[in-house]
Amino acid sequence: MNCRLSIKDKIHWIGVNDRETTLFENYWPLEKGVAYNSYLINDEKVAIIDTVKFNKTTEYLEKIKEIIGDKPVDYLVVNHMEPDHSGSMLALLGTYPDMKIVGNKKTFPFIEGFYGITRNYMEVVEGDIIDLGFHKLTFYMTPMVHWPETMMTYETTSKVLFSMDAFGGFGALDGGIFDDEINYEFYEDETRRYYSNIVAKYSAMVQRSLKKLAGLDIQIVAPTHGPIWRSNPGEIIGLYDKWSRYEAEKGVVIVYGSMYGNTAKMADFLARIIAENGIKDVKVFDASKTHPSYILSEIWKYKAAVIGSCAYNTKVFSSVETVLAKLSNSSLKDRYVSVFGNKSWSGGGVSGINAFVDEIGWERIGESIEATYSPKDAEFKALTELGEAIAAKLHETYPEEN
Ligand SMILES: Cc1cc2nc3c(=O)[nH]c(=O)nc-3n(C[C@H](O)[C@H](O)[C@H](O)COP(=O)(O)O)c2cc1C
Repeated sequence: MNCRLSIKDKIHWIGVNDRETTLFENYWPLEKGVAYNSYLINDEKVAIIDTVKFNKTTEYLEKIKEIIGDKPVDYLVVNHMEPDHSGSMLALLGTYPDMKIVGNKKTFPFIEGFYGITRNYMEVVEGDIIDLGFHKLTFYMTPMVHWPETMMTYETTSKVLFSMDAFGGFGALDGGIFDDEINYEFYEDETRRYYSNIVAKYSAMVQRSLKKLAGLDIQIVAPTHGPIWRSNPGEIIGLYDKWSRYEAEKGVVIVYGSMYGNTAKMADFLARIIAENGIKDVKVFDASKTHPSYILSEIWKYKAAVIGSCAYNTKVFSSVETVLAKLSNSSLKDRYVSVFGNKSWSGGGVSGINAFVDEIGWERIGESIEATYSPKDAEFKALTELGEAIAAKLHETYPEEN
C-alpha cells in the first residue's frame, strides 16, 4: 500500500497489514488478519505515534525512510506498550539514536522491562504540549484502557485523536483505510469482537476516558488497529459509548455444549419457539465449534442469552465452561439469561450454569430446564413456555421495535 499515504496535512499512515499471524495474542482467531497502524508527522520536527509488531519491522522502517529520507525522527510517542505496537521500538531507536521516547511515568518501566531501553526518555503529563512546528501534540492519560500506561495523543492543528487500541478492531485493511472507503459491517463485528474480548473488562475506564475526551473537537480518530475515522468519527465513539454502557439490541444468543445431540436438539427447538414469537435476531452457537470470542461478541450485542450444557464428569461441558469464564472475566452486565441442559445420572451441567448465573447477577427468565437422557414432552413443553417468555420480555424491553 502507498506508504506516503497522508491522512491529513503532513500526517501519514505508516501502518502494516499482518495476514500471517493466525491468533492475535496467540488466542483470538484472525480470519481476516489485522492491521497495526502507526502514524508519522513530517513537520519541522518528525514524530511517530506508536510502532508495529516486530514481525513487520523491516517493511515499517522502509516506509519511514521513503517519507522522511535522511531526516531524523525526533520523537516516538508511546501511547501503548503492548508488543504489537511497541515491537519495532528497539529497531527504530537503533536507526534514530537521538529520538526522544515520549511516554508517561507508567510507560518507562514497560520499556525497560520489555526492551532494556533506559535512555532518551521524555516524560509527559496530562495537557503537556510538544510543538512540532505546524502540528502540536497534547496528551490525555487514559489508564487501564486497557493497560496501566495507556494514553491518547491529540494533534490540535489537524484535530486528530491518536487513540491507540481504543476504537480499533481486527481485520487487515484491504486497500481502504478510511471509514468512507470501506463497508463497515464486517469491521463493526470485528471491532465489537475486539472490544468485548480485549477492552471490555475495563468498560468503566472507557466511560471515564470518553468523558475526558468529550470537550475535544475530534475530526479524525486514528486508532492502532482497523480503519481510520475521518468522515464520521462520531460513529465509532458512539459505538464505544454504547458498548461500555452495556447497551444491547433486541435479540437472543443460544449457546450450548452437546456430545450426542440431545442438548443441541433442545437449543434448536427453543430457537424456533423464540423466532415464532417474533424475535428476528436469534443466534445459535455450538460452543465446541465456534471460538468463544465470537460468542462473547454476540452476547455483548444482544440482550438475552440462553446457556445450555450436557453434564460432563459432574460439571459443565468444557467448551461451555470456557464461554462462562470469558463472560465472567469480561464483566458484562444487564443481560437476561436462561438455562437448560441434559444429564444421565446426578447432573452437573445445569447446576454449574445456575451457579454461574447466581454469581454474575443477570436477570433470569424462567426456571432452568434439565432433561434426563433426552428431552421428552415435559421438557419440550417447558422449552415452549421459556421461548414465549423470552420473546415477551424482549418485546416489552424494546416496545418501539414491535
Ligand atoms: C464422558 C461423559 C461424562 C458424563 N458425565 C456425566 C455426569 O457427570 N453426570 C451426568 O448426569 N451425566 C453425565 N454424562 C451423561 C451425559 O451428560 C448425558 O448422556 C446427556 O444426555 C448427554 O447430552 P448430549 O446428548 O447433549 O451430549 C456423561 C457422559 C459422558 C460421555
